[in-house]
Amino acid sequence: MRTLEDNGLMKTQAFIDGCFVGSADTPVTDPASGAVIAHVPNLGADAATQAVEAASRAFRPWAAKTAKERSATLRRWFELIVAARSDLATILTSEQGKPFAEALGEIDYAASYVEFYAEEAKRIAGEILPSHRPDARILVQRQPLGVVAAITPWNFPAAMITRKVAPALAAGCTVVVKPAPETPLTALVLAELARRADFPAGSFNVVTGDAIAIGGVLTSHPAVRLVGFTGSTPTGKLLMRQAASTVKRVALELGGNAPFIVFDDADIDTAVEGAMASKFRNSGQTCVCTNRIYVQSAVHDVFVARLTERVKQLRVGCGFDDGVVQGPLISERAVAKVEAHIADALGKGAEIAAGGKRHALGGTFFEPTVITGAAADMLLAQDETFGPLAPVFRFETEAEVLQAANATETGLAAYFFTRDSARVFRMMERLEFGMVGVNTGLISTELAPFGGVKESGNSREGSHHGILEFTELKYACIGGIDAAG
Ligand SMILES: NC(=O)c1ccc[n+]([C@@H]2O[C@H](COP(=O)([O-])OP(=O)(O)OC[C@H]3O[C@@H](n4cnc5c(N)ncnc54)[C@H](O)[C@@H]3O)[C@@H](O)[C@H]2O)c1
Ligand SMILES: O=C[C@H](O)CS(=O)(=O)O
Repeated sequence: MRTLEDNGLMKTQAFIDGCFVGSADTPVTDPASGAVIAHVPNLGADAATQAVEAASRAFRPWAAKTAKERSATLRRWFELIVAARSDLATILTSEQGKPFAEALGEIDYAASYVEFYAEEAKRIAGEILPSHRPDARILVQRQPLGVVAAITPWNFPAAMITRKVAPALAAGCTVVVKPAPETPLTALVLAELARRADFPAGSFNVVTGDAIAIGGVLTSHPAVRLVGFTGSTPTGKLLMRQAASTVKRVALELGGNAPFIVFDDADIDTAVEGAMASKFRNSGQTCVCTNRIYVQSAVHDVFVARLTERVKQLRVGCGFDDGVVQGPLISERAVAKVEAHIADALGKGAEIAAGGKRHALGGTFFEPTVITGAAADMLLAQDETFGPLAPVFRFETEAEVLQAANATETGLAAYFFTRDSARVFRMMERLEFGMVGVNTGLISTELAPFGGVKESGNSREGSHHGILEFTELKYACIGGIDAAG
């Protein structure tokens, strides 16, 4: 790994009850080279239980602090993350593979949630409602849930943690994080920076190791009141079932299959740039990546020509190399899925316009790919590719494309490009997705409620909505008020 400015940030032990513990015995590899860059502990149920119990002990004192005290601690964490931006991005690119510039952008994005919720901590309000009796008053208070479990994916190893942990801590909850086995180092840096920010021991814990054993504890321990999960839909369904035994709240951010629709009145260059941003960010490994590109017939050929020209300019390589904008895929399994989607599409009549095969660099590098002649019966239409594959479908009418766009079990993000203001509202309201990008391919911000519908999940992260997930309403009926005075 490249040298760090602060070597103290490279942590290779789990973080439980304010201490780094465990013997580092499980390799962490650089997806660009396959080289082992570090080892972390392969912990299981016992460690997870210790972490939950530490979080449980820390909960009442942490919740008893004033909102301003919690806010100040989060603010220190934000400032420490910003100060460590370059080292955090170096570690992130080393274990996840994304281009360094994208990693810097992710650190900024991750930090923005900590900054935002440091302020939102002070804006969790209650209510006094009109009473049903003259001698009584109705008070409604928002209280923190308690211990929160967070299980997070490898594709955004910093932002997917702070997007859950920051609002949870701001609300007064304490947290146990199980990061993805592919990217534990970034999670451990965030833990070290939380320690430096003086979060109380036990308030923020990171347990690395056996996902099934750790997840089994996090979804069943009675002290855990919410399981926050970001990852694939199948895993989300499994965790939801496991959490049912103790009636835990489950906040799910799951898979996507985003349609990207270009109407014939769209600005084509804007649409092409929107497709590039939405499709190829993180080499196509984001939950809101365009998965299906629908282009209205009259502009289909000009759009395909311009998109193909831009895709062929994308430089593939190691994330630390200057000019590289496409890093490696996370694993051989990820490459195999892209290859399977391409092979299936070609077998059903699609054609390659750009790329289409593993990159000459070898390993898990893949050529950014455009295919035309895509159709609804292809795997790439029905399942999330999660790689640098841009399939183009042709369509004739608005009604036809709306039906095609909505014909999936998932409903996370959708995009469309038009300059017809009436169509903007028709499509925005009729698309069955949690988020819609209109004339833009980039929608993610801490200021907005991020999340999906249908099998893309049931929660929102970001905005004020994102902190309410970690609170519970307490209703108090205050009687005995003598109206006579
Ligand atoms: N909606 C969102 O905000 C969002 C964000 C990022 C990724 N995703 C989705 O995540 C998927 C890619 O991420 P992934 O491949 O890491 O997903 P994944 O479901 O395989 O893994 C996600 C996390 O769950 C853990 N996990 C897996 N099986 C588990 C089990 N049985 N018990 C406990 N934990 C378990 C993993 O170790 C990892 O930490 C894609 O579908 C993508 O769309 C969604
Ligand atoms: O992969 C899922 C992330 O939520 C992507 S984003 O950076 O929030 O758009």
